[in-house]
Amino acid sequence: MQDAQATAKMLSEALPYLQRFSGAVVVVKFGGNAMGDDAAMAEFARDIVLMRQVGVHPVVVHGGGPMINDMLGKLGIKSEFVRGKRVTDKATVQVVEMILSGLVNKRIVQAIMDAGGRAVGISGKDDDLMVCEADDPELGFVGRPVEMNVQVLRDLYNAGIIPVVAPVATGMKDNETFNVNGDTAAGAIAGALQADRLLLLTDVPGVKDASGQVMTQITPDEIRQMTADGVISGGMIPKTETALMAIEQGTRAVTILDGRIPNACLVELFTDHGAGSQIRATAPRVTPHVKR
Ligand SMILES: Nc1ncnc2c1ncn2[C@@H]1O[C@H](COP(=O)(O)OP(=O)(O)O)[C@@H](O)[C@H]1O
Ligand SMILES: CC(=O)N[C@@H](CCC(=O)OP(=O)(O)O)C(=O)O
Repeated sequence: MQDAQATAKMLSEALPYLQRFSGAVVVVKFGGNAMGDDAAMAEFARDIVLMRQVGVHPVVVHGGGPMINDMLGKLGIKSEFVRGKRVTDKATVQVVEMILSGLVNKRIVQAIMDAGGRAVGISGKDDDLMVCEADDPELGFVGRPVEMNVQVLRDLYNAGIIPVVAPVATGMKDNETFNVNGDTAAGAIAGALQADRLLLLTDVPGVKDASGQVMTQITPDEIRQMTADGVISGGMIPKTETALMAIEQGTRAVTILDGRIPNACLVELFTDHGAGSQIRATAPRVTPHVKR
C-alpha cells in the first residue's frame, strides 16, 4: 500500500509538468554512448512512449559512433575525429549509412514498438528532410545542414507516430551522401521545428567547468568562452555548437544530460529536480508555458 501511495503521489506531483508539456515538441538526441545494453534501450523506448502517451511530441534523432567504430574496425578501415566530427571518406560514408540507417535506426524503432508505441525510422534523405553542404574540406563527406524540410516530421507526429531519424543526408548536388554528426542533425531539426526542448543524451552528467563541476545552467556567452579556453573539447563541441544554433533558431531550451541514468528524459521534463546542464538564450531554469 505504501508503494502504491508513493506512486500515486509522484504522479500527482508531475501534474503541472504534464500540463506544461502537453502538445510540446521535444527533440531527443540519443547518442551511441548513451545507448547501452538491451535493457537500457528498452527503458529509453518506454520513456519516449510515455512522453507520447501524455501528449508530448517526441522526435528521436540518434547517433551510433561506437557502432560505426566497431564495423570500421572489422573492415580494417581507419578513422579519426577532428573537433568531435569523424573524418569521412567515400568508403567510410557507406559504412556510416549502413550502420546508422540500418542497424541502429531499426533497433530503436523496434524498441519503441516493443514498448507499445508507433515509430517510423527515416534518415535525413527521406523527403529531403535535411539537405547538406560539405561542412569543412578537412572532414570529407561530413555534412552541414543547409536546407531543412521538417513537414514529414510534423506529419508523422500529428498522426501519433514517433519519428526516429538517422543523421545521414543528401548533398545539394550529384546525390552525394553525407555523414552528419548526430548532435548537429538534432540541433538543426530542433531549430527548424522551433522545438520546446532539445535533450542531448550522452555519457557525462552535463557540461563540466574548468574544475570538473557540472554546470546546471550555462549561457551562450559562457559556452563561447569555455570553448575558446579549451574547457569544452572533443565530442562536447558539436553538442554545445548545436545547442547555440538551435536556440538562435527558436528552440526554447537545450539540456545536455546523462542518458545512462534511469529515466533521464522523464527526470528532466517532469520533475522539479531536472537533470544535466541547461542552455537557454536568457537564464534561469523557469519553464515557460509551452502549450500550443
Ligand atoms: N567541458 C566538458 N564537459 C563534459 N564533457 C566534455 C567536456 N569537454 C569534453 N567533453 C567530452 O565530451 C564527451 C561527450 O561527447 P561524445 O563522446 O561525442 O558523446 P556522444 O557519443 O554521447 O555523442 C564526454 O564523454 C567528454 O569526454
Ligand atoms: C560527422 C560525424 O561525426 N558523424 C557521426 C555520426 C554518428 C554520431 O553522431 O554518433 P554519436 O552521437 O554516438 O557520437 C560519426 O560518424 O560518428
